[in-house]
Amino acid sequence: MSLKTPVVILNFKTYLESSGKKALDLAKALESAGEESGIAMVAVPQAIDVYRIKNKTNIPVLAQHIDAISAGGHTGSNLFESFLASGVDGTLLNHSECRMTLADIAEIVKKTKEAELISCVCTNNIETSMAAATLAPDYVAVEPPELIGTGIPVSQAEPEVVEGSVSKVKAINKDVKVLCGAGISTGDDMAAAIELGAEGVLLASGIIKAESPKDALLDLVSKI
Ligand SMILES: O=C(CO)COP(=O)(O)O
Repeated sequence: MSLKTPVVILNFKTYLESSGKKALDLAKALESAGEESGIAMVAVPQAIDVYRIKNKTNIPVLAQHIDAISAGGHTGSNLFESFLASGVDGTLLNHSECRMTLADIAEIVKKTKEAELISCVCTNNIETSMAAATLAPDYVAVEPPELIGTGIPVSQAEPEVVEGSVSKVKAINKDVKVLCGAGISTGDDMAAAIELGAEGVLLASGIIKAESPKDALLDLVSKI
């Protein structure tokens, strides 16, 4: 499955502002900002909120993480087949707050391809972006962990990481799209990301903590 680019992927993480009933409110803000702007907007809620959002909105929904396990005795784990049954459209993998081994990433990327779901592998630098690209996910999202949650945008603070990831990933597999994230919140941040060759952004706190997430989303895409 592929999404129109540029894409905005909002990671709900575990903020109270993006959990439970508020997760649905935020997903509706994404839906309405997406409709108004014509830009694809994707929700990445906690596992427990996936089904609720899929039922009440028309936006694509990704899981935050899926475990490389098979069905059976794995208490507390996130099973691929359960997400599939909940109507999920794909998954993030290897977020810096939930790192995975390369072998486990490969296993879930393979399962997403078989089920025609979206895969987005998060990375922390150019080298890991290259490693992720060899697995041919739909997206590689490069996010320097030290900038996450700081409000200092990767596209302005570390443009060479974005540009380098784009050129190296495309050299390995031109079909893999590169996103960037960490500290992104404004229209200028997203415009700078696109200018560097990214095909979208992965972001969280700048939108989730905004007084009006919908207005913040419209501002985010106002300069592209
Ligand atoms: O980790 C991120 C998205 O997955 C980025 O988080 P912030 O947008 O809060 O910096």
